Amino acid sequence: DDDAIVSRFQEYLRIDTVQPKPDYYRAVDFIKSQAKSLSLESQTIELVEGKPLLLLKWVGSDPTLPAFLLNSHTDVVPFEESKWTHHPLHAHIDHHGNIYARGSQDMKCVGMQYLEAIRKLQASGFKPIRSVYLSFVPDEEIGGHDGVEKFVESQLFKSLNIAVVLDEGLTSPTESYRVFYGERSPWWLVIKAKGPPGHGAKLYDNSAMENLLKSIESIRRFRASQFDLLKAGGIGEGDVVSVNINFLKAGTPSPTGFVMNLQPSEAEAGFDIRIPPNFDSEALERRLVEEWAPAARNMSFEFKQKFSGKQIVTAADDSNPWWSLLENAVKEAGSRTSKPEIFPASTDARYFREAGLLAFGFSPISKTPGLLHDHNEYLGKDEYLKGIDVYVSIIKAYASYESKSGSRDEL
Ligand code: MET
Ligand SMILES: [Zn+2]
Ligand SMILES: [Zn+2]
Repeated sequence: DDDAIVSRFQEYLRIDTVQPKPDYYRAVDFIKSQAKSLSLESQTIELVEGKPLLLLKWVGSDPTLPAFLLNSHTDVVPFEESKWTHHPLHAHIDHHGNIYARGSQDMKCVGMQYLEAIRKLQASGFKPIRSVYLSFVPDEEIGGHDGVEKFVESQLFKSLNIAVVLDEGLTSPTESYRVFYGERSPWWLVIKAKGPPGHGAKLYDNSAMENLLKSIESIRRFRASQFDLLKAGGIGEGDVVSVNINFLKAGTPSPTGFVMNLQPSEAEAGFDIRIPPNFDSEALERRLVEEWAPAARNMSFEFKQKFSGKQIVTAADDSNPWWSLLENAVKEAGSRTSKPEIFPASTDARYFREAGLLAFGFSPISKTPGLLHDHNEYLGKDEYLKGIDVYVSIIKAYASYESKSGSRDEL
């Protein structure tokens, strides 16, 4: 019943899988126990020590058909506990039925909804024709390098014969669900400036701070130009480049703060940049070298993350049977999808797409503000339960689809 379903979700949310020290083994043990109660095949794959990836399988009756994969990551981003109204690991339900927890939207909800949908399908006597895989993967929030990036390269993955993947999406403030057919590439960029130190009262050129600020001004002009395109309307947030300064570091620390009369010899800034699939990222990189971090101005740069794989998008129209099946399945569950979009952030789906699979980003969360990575992330329990029924409909449609075609090469 619904209470038990919600309790299981809360139990998963209470497992501390917060980066940078996620307790992956507890999460895997918990999901494994769920899988056992559903008689799913299960294997734990440890491609990197300490980073288990759990792979489950609901075996279909026709092993010659390509399978589909329901992916979710088990890790969550950190939080500022004092800024939350309820502790982010307590999964408290308030009197509106909202469940507050880190991961309630991103994306422990989806992982558990897959399993609950399978539970319902089994209870109804449904038997899949096509096999259903579920992966519970580590490290998505820190780039997926020891998670899906290595998983898709493994022989095991290649042997699974998967045609299409469902991965995370975003909440929708309206009635209709958002669906994503591609995503922006992440660049986590640090630029550093050096310059001669000097008396705080002296005016001179080429100080580290002045050098860094020149770059920041130029980057901010570019940011504004992209933001203007978005504000002009007609396009989505994933269709322009986003640039945000997320840290600034400079100055000489003192016991009371920072030394005020000393111009620092080093200064740096960190940017989270996201680049849409159709954008000329090589031109942007030239701009970085020439304008944003020119060696001539004593500047250097370093990428903390950079996806340099091919930016592939999945067809989201009638040419792709998986798209039509998804759209119709959501309709049959009594809901709607809005126009497919480019995911503005980044997900593990980029690795699946690069490996030649089709992939959609989808989290069945409507009428809810987007609080991924934010304070007071929550999900209403009715919305969570409704999402399970949406997955019942989707899994049923995908697992019953009998055509042998439907891989990307055939589209
Ligand atoms: C840079 S890897 C992506 C991590 C996370 N999903 C984000 O979009 O920020
Ligand atoms: Zn996520
Ligand atoms: Zn996230």
